[in-house]
Amino acid sequence: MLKLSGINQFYGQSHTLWDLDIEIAQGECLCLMGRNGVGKTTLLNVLMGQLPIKSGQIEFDGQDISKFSVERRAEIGIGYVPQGRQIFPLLTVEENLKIGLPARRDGKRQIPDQVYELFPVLKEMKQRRGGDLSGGQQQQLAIGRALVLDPKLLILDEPTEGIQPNIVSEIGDIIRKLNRDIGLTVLLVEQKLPFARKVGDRFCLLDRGRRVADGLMADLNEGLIKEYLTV
Ligand SMILES: Nc1ncnc2c1ncn2[C@@H]1O[C@H](COP(=O)(O)OP(=O)(O)OP(=O)(O)O)[C@@H](O)[C@H]1O
Repeated sequence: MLKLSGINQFYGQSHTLWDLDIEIAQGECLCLMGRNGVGKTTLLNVLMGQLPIKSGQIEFDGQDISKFSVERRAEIGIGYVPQGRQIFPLLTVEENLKIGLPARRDGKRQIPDQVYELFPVLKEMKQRRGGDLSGGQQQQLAIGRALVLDPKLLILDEPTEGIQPNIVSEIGDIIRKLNRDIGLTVLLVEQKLPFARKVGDRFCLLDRGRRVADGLMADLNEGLIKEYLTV
């Protein structure tokens, strides 16, 4: 479904992503992992069209989307839950959710019931300001906002960062449900190993902007963890 080939990216003179080849099959959940600063968020920004690439190709559903705008990538079915959630604190929960609607392919302009079914707290707090929600509720809102556009691929950047353990587990259950029951393909950046193991089918490890290992989550062994993940 998604295929990155030979991606190179620079911040000015600084070569940050090196010849990256990464593939995600329809229906799977891939965890992109690696220590701080290895280029995970940069890669997601490249995927979303928020950063230009120097060379390489991004293919989505058999189409080269490397030159597509941010808006066009949302329209073709890539949903993004950014690091830090980036919800609008002064807008209500409902207004935050509605922001995704114009990008829907089917022209529907109503928040799908599914979003409120997955996150009942968002329904209860529909009229509250985004900024009044707890961290966990804001994360649910950020995921809900990405789902509003009915994506085929959901990309999440560290969805558990700064969130209470009981909510982390709830968010894990929801990502699993979206992936395994609803069939959404998921690309997840995650540092927490138990969470990655719970939701991921496969892992891809980055180190200094390069892909250094990948495989089934069950094969993420102590040697790899020590070499590329432990700080
Ligand atoms: N806007 C920017 N301008 C210049 N360099 C940047 C910029 N953003 C990130 N970098 C650098 O690019 C490298 C990769 O950063 P990136 O944020 O992608 O890593 P990461 O793996 O997502 O780390 P983290 O887990 O801390 O978010 C780092 O060396 C970082 O300092």
